[in-house]
Amino acid sequence: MTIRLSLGHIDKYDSHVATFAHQLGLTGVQLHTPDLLPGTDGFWSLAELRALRERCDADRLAIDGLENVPLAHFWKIQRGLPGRDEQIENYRKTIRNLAAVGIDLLGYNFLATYVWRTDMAAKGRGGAKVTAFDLADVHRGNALAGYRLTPGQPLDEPITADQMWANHQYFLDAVLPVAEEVGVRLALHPDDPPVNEPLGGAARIFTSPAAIKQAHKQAGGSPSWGLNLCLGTVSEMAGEQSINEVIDHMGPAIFYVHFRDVRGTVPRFSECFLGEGNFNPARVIRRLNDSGFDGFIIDDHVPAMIGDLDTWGDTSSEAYCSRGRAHAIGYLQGVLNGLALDEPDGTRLPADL
Ligand SMILES: O=C(O)[C@@H](O)[C@@H](O)[C@H](O)[C@H](O)CO
Repeated sequence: MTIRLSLGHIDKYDSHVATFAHQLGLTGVQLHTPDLLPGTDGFWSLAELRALRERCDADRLAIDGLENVPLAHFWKIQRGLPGRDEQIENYRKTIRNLAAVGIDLLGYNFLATYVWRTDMAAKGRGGAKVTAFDLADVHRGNALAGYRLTPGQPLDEPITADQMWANHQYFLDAVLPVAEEVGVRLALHPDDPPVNEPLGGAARIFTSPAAIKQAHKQAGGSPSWGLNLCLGTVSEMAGEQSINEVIDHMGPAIFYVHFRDVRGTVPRFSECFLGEGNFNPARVIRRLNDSGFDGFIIDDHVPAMIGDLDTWGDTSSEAYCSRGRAHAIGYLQGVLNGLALDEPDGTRLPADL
């Protein structure tokens, strides 16, 4: 079995990013609430999805998946607010439209106050810029405030863990039948950071291997539900130990992987380069392969090295096509090659062959 690498977490897809992908020898991309899909009608329309698909086809890059519809499509669903049924109906339209253009994977997070960090410019190896989190500093607010998926307004009232579990079950019950009907898979991203304290007034629930197993139960064995295994987030739980537990339980129900790591675990950690964090990348890739995983790996957000514009907050394609990202991709290509897991299966040759 081979494991594919995809250029991932792309916010702004353009010819610069496409060229970067080709120069890295990649044949697929994964986009993250892409600006080419504004979704102004409350769902991703057939027209905008078709245009994106045609754009990537013209660049000879497969669309391996999309992650996170715009916040405006999803926030009432996450929070269980009146109006969520209309958002769910629109989410079903998005699913049908994805299938109509041959995109079969949509990642989602169930974070009512999104991802939190307390420092977006911490010092990593050699002074590289990385993000960090320290629970003791959350009183200062979310350092990721202003990012397009971070809610701009505080919650009207707190949301308990029981409410978040119920909201997630309601969402799955409503959308999985449509996903199964049209052959689209939905992949849950675990809660980053995986702390059991509410952040911004909302409880976090997908914070442990046991909680991920519970989410799997909520999906009722649906073939259209799986995990977006964000290794960084699971590493934040208990390092390689929690990663192993999730891989051993979820195996083929892991649809794709965010391959990043951290140093430390909750309540205090900082992001880092691959190979210097909590887990051994080669051991984890070998375990993924042996578990029956046959999805793809993306690089997610990465440290900003000397000369790079930023690590996450700047979503321009210039900031995205960074030294830090090239390092991550090159590192993963080397590990896959060393494990003899990179033999192209011949179905997707690089564009210049
Ligand atoms: O763990 C994280 O924070 C990252 O992987 C997120 O950027 C993630 O990619 C999404 O935004 C959450 O779906």
